[in-house]
Amino acid sequence: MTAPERPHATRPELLRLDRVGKTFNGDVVALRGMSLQVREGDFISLLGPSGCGKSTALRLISDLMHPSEGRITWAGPQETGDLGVVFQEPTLMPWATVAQNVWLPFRLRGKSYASVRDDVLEALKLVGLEKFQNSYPRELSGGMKMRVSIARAMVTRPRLILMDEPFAALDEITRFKLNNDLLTLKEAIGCTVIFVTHSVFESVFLSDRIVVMAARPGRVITELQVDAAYPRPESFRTSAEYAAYTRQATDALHEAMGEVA
Ligand SMILES: Nc1ncnc2c1ncn2[C@@H]1O[C@H](COP(=O)(O)OP(=O)(O)OP(=O)(O)O)[C@@H](O)[C@H]1O
Repeated sequence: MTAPERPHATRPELLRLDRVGKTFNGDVVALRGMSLQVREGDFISLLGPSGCGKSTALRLISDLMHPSEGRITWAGPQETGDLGVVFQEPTLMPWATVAQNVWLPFRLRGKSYASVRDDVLEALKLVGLEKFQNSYPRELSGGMKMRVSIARAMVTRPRLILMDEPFAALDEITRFKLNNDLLTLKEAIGCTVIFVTHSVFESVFLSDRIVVMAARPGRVITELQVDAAYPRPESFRTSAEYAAYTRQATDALHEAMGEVA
């Protein structure tokens, strides 16, 4: 029997954004005044139209760039390997095998393949690709390449995984399958996820919190809570509960875009 889920408001804080903003070239306000408390185990989607600062927020959280204003604070000390990142493109090394690609985060930290082989194979098993460890990226489908990218992001068992529209380029059936598998994976490694998407449907299926954002300037409009219990079966997609949440998120998105639904 699985332990009952802790309501998210009672989970310990992982990190927080306090009035974070980013301005480019002196006048492009990519993000303004974003505050967000991220708690351990959250699955948060950043949902919004193009240009609302979703990717900027992820880049700031991953420390790839620094905020122009405000602060991002981790609740405890951060260790190497605490953060995994998945981009829209799988960005695999074409000359390296699947296993060598997944080994990369360890390799960058000076760890030999032999010393982390079990971790690499375990990560590949979790994404269903253990039989493809010796294949090359060119031999894989788009969905399989994305699975390798996810395995690489989670091989160090990070506390936080940032995902920037990872499934946007995939066909719908593959996307549904990867949505299901991502939730299983998240449970298996017990991490926190911040996931950027344009898709209301994807955000409702995956998240327990949806942060709705608007553009010009990029900012948070509202936050919705999706209280449906995990694990979420495929049947959740066709339930009345799912329809009600997607309606709520669609309305919030229209509001964010200054439109009437
Ligand atoms: N390096 C940069 N230099 C200048 N402007 C930038 C830079 N990065 C982002 N911007 C601008 O900041 C705004 C927010 O961009 P961002 O990529 O964060 O939006 P987004 O919500 O992720 O969009 P999309 O969904 O299209 O990826 C946009 O107007 C963008 O043109």
